[in-house]
Amino acid sequence: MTDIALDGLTKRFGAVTAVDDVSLQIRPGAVTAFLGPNGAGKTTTMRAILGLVAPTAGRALIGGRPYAALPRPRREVGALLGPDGAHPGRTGRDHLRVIASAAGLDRARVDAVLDLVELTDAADRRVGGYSLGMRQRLGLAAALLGDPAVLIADEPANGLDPEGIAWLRRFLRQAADDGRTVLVSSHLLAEVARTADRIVIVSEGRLRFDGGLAELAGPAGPGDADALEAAFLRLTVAGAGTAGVAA
Ligand SMILES: Nc1ncnc2c1ncn2[C@@H]1O[C@H](COP(=O)(O)OP(=O)(O)OP(=O)(O)O)[C@@H](O)[C@H]1O
Repeated sequence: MTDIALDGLTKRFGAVTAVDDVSLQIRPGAVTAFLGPNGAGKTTTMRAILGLVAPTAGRALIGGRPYAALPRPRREVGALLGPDGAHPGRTGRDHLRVIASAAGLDRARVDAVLDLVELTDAADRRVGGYSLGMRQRLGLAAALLGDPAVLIADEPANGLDPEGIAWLRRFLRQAADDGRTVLVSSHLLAEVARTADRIVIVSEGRLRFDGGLAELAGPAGPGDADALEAAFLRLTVAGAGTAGVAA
């Protein structure tokens, strides 16, 4: 079981503090929705977890180690950071085979992950003909090639139609039920929050809320979409306090 721990994580780009002293633990076997408006610091936090951004202060650890110290990173962490860079002239299957062989992973995993993301029927078609939703699924397949304990996805719902978003929610749920630590970002509460076990909200680099959907909605209850949206907006407008941090 591999958790993610942020300990006073801070990242400044010149005068901009993208991530400001964020501490939290992201647990295995659960979907954690990482929410916040554009520019809140979600991508920077995820890149810091993946060792792509050096923290100005604090630490981001996976299973107690920084990414760079993981002995078998692809088997421990899979990430989807944006639309994948698959060559349009390559088939989905070949794209995954290239990654598997470069990473020294078992080629049998290619068929397994194609199945997981329901792309088996399209596996021998060129990626150039894939829809955006299919490309996102191919990216998720690539992330899962190493059968990692941790899955990180940055705005995977971007550009997906409602059917694609429903599929994504089921997929993330299954990944968590399989025991993985799932961290998924979005700037829209409705996209992923309802299937998330835990909600983390950031704004202007600061942690604004860390808790369950029921706590976020308050007395109105998690079924009240307007109450949830109002709470989300209250926590993410400029100058919001940290009173909502529940854990
Ligand atoms: N490489 C960089 N150089 C300078 N500023 C950066 C860099 N990366 C991010 N920032 C700034 O840090 C802040 C946080 O950006 P970040 O991309 O982490 O936010 P986000 O929550 O992922 O937003 P979005 O949903 O728009 O991707 C923004 O003000 C952004 O302009």
